[in-house]
Amino acid sequence: MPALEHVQPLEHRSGRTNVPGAHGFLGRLRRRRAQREHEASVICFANALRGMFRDACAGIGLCQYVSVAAGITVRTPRVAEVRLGPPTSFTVELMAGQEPADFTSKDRGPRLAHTLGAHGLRVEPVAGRWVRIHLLDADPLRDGFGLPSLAVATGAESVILGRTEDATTLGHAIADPAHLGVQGQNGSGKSAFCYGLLAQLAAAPDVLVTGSDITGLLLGRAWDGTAHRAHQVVGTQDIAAHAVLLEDLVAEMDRRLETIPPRRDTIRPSPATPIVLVVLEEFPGLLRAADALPKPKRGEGIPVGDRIRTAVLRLLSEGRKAAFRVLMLAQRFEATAVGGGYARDQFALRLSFRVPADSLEMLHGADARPLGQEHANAAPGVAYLSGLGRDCERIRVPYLGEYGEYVDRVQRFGRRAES
Ligand SMILES: Nc1ncnc2c1ncn2[C@@H]1O[C@H](COP(=O)(O)OP(=O)(O)OP(=O)(O)O)[C@@H](O)[C@H]1O
Repeated sequence: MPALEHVQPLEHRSGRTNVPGAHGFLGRLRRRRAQREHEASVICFANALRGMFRDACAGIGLCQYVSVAAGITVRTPRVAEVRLGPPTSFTVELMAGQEPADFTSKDRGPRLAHTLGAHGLRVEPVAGRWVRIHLLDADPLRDGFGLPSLAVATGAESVILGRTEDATTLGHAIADPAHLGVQGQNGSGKSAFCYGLLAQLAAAPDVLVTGSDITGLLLGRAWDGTAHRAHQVVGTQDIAAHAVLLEDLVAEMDRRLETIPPRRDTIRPSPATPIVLVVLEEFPGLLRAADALPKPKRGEGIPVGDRIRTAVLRLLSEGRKAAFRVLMLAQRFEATAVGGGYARDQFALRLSFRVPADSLEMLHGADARPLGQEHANAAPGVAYLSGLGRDCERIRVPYLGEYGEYVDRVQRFGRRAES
């Protein structure tokens, strides 16, 4: 007999427990019959599920073909215990050569889930060759989660990036040598994500939040009174000032590279030599504004747009060893819009909020193609992440709240300027 769990305790249909006859002979008889009927229905469900799972595995190629005297027979992974749930789950014995990830791979996972009437699957290793497959009846990223009011004490500590479909919380230490590229359409949640990220970093004595923001919302006023504010340029009044800041950052990077101690190939961040997080909010917009400025006459200087491109490219390609990290935001990471394909290739950590399918592929490669259609309608705060040494995956980023909350947190935690 197949193993069963979660057999429902029985009650009278009316919900009353003190029912006439409930404790007498007839009551006991009724309870036993109801129990048997319930068990029969569970066994029936479990058998139907086994049949569906077997068909689904054969349909998507998670099976082995064995030659027997009567011809070719199909072997599929064995299902043992079925739990009604919700969510319904069952244990499966992997066949030779199979891995747990085979059930959730991009090409097989959705087809297996849909055949079993589920929205998605989660596979949990149990022991030895056994896994438990959970049938999810809704998108596990549907519900948002708030960002706790915390700030890291050093750039070596992980900030919260988001939660995966299997409820793993992903963190990332800004000290890790990776530049971060974030794309998303209007209203997809990329600013809210950055509010959360920067608020978590604002207090660390070995992190300096600097950069350029033509919108003046992510950087600028919110940071007034903090040690970071003097290193931020905002607005569109003086676009050349953005170029000057970025060139100053390159000069600091060069200075650091020249002073790397002997027998070391990277700068060790400290409060005296902090990790410089160069935020480039709406970078394509900055380039467009710079390119629209009157061009200097021949021999009278370099166009502002070119100065910005050159500085950012240098920060991206040489900054990692000098403890410089770039956080670039764009609606779309088209090569021409972000300073060229080489610049785009420098982002080890890439996040895409809701974007058209071709934009997703542009930043994450062909791996992301099967997700393009679905992700083009992603809810705010749901992003596709590549990097951190993991396969590309969907995550939900934490939500810090309204803009006012961001300002309050930066003001509360932000490292103060020395007076
Ligand atoms: N992680 C999240 N969880 C839940 N809701 C979110 C999340 N992020 C954003 N939102 C909602 O989506 C709205 C738009 O987010 P946000 O302003 O960050 O988008 P955006 O991509 O930066 O757009 P824009 O380019 O216009 O600034 C927010 O006001 C908020 O209501």
